[in-house]
Amino acid sequence: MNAIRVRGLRKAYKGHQAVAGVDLDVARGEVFAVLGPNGAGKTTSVEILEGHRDRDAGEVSVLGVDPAKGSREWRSKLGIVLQSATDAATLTVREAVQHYARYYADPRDPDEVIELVGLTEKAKSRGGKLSGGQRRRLDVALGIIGRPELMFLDEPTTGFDPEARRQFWSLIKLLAAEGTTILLTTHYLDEAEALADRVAVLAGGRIVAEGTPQTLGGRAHADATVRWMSGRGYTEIKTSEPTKAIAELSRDGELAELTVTRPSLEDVYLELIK
Ligand SMILES: Nc1ncnc2c1ncn2[C@@H]1O[C@H](COP(=O)(O)OP(=O)(O)OP(=O)(O)O)[C@@H](O)[C@H]1O
Repeated sequence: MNAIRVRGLRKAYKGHQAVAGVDLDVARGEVFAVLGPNGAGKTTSVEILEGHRDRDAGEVSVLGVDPAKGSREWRSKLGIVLQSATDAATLTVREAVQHYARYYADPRDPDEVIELVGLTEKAKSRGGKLSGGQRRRLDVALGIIGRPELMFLDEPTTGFDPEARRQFWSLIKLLAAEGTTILLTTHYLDEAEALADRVAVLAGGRIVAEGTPQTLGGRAHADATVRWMSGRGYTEIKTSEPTKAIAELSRDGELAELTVTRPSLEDVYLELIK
């Protein structure tokens, strides 16, 4: 059974069709990233899967349960990191994590979780005194404390500095290696590329492309660009057979500053949402 199965999901707000017929399958243990421009319908879709928002139409199954009818036991199997930061201003980091741990039957060790998200030095600070990125880390800590089977991460690294993002990626890889299914929305294509087994691009409430980060939008088969320095400047050719091209070009000797590139995930993404 898939962790998530969605068919024909629709949701409108006062006549505006925010989600316009989405089908989605996420296997157990998979890391799945949903990409898409602002207003594409990502948060709306994820909130429906979390049971936080009702839907107009469609079939939805999350860990075998319709989220609209999710029990407390079902909810305890989910780890949720919402887009808006936690409002735990008066509790210290440790108090907040300990407090959330009590909701679960088999929580992780609070201090271990604080360490995992890199907040050990701030464990005694109150939520209200944390920086934006630190508060986000606290959100992540609260999302993983209950040892979830399935995690929803809505733009989890917004506001993180580059080092914190890399630390967060390591944490997600660790959770994935433990078998946690992860559904993540992100605007960072490098994040999707680093973490996701598969990605879907949502635009105007519809999935316009789906695949692995390596193959999305025909990326793996796109022409390669071969570039090298020749005399006065760079020469560039586009070819479907870069190996052959380089073999021919290099007959007369070394090609200076040679590179072979294919479209980046960002190139493909920007083309898909046009
Ligand atoms: N509570 C609401 N009431 C009315 N319209 C809403 C509501 N929430 C979202 N919308 C609209 O639905 C559409 C989809 O919004 P949604 O938040 O799902 O997009 P998103 O892909 O998550 O965007 P972002 O990348 O900016 O977070 C947008 O046009 C938005 O204005």
